[in-house]
Amino acid sequence: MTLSCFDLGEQMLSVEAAREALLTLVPTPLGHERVPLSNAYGRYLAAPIVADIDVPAHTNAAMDGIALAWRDARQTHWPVVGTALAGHVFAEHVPAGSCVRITTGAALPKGTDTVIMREQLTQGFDGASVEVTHPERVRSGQHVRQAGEDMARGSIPLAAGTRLGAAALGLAAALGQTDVYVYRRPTVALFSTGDEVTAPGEPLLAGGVYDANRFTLRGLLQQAGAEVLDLGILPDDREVITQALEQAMQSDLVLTSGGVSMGQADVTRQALSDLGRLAFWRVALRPGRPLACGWLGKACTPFVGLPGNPVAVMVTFTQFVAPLLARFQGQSDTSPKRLLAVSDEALTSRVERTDFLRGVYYTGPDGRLRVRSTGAQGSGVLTSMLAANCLIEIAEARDTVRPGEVVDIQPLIEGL
Ligand SMILES: Nc1nc2c(c(=O)[nH]1)N[C@H]1C(S)=C(S)[C@@H](COP(=O)(O)OP(=O)(O)OC[C@H]3O[C@@H](n4cnc5c(N)ncnc54)[C@H](O)[C@@H]3O)O[C@H]1N2
Ligand code: MOO
Repeated sequence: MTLSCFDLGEQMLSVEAAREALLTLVPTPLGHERVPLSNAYGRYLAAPIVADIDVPAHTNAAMDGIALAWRDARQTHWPVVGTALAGHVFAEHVPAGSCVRITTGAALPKGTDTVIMREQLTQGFDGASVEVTHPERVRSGQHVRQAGEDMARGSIPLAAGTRLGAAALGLAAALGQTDVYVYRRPTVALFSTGDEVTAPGEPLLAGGVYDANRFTLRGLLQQAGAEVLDLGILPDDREVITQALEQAMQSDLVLTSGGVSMGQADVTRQALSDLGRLAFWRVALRPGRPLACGWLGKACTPFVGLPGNPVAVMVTFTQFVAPLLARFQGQSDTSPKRLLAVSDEALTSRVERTDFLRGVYYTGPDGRLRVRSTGAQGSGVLTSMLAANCLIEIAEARDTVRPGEVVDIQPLIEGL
């Protein structure tokens, strides 16, 4: 049985338990909508796409040359009875032992079954017959693309839930689709909290810090297919926060950073509790131990409060928020994708805590994946995220990784 947010009290949670409990905040995917294929990049299919034609639609030539009606493997001279061009069907039947000139993509005329490239013909291509240089090398049926060999009519090349990347868009277009059913994009209300947090462009307050988190989160949210409602920076003021939350909870998810650790959270905590139900957790991970979760308003809008430290924000987003956004968009497998890599160096952690170090993975001289850390790992050191192409995940059961030992990595999306 999966526990909900509120069954977990003050205990220290494992990353996996926290991830599972958070997913209960999104019991079903969002509704779906029909969008033009030209606007569908990055969206998730809400219904499968069934092939109602064969692709290719016609058996056709894969090379420019001749298409012949195969008779005898030893035949060297082939009479030419016409020309088949792409987009122009050659309607006549080609008698056995003769051929037509053909271009790549042209439908194979009736009677023909084999294509020979123009480069392998010795005599004038435009004459009444052609000569094949090496007839013994010709295989019956070569250089022919069969109707339906890519997608057969009636098959389901794109299942519901597929992300429409470049290949999937091309595939839907190849089937003649103009519109697709996709899950609605989740709208996410976002704000930073803290009296010290200053908007870029404003003079930096004494003891202040510029608001990095709203910008890392905007990027991460866009990457995950969400639409962002940016509510700016909220001071530690119960009334202001309550007002903002009333607006925020019209969204599909409310996401904040800061103000969730001991003693920090009082104002936010009260405002949140006024409007919904919240749990404050300690999760056994570094960075990102404190986390708030729950729901707001009559619609039970999910709420996730990430810790304030900029690296903790990014790490906890990838572990806990990205799965929610994937679930909203119809994904059933929302767990982070992992690879194994050999560590170049000694890495330390603590038993009963999952550490996420920022790492760089690459292919070593022996062809195996290797990984090294990006250096200083403080949870405020945002440059460590910039340098990284993966998170190194040191599982709860381990306290060290020795040089040469294998460790889990979670590749980060390029440009994160
Ligand atoms: N007694 C305890 N103290 C702390 C604990 C704890 O368990 N017990 N946890 C520590 C950990 S771990 C973290 S992470 C932080 C999280 O605290 P909060 O979520 O309350 O975050 P803040 O205190 O508001 O901020 C932490 C840190 O991050 C800076 N910050 C905040 N917002 C932004 C922003 N938008 N852009 C850039 N930087 C931001 C803030 O100035 C602080 O330096 O608590 C520890 N303490
Ligand atoms: O989340 Mo905190 O960043 O572990 O220091």
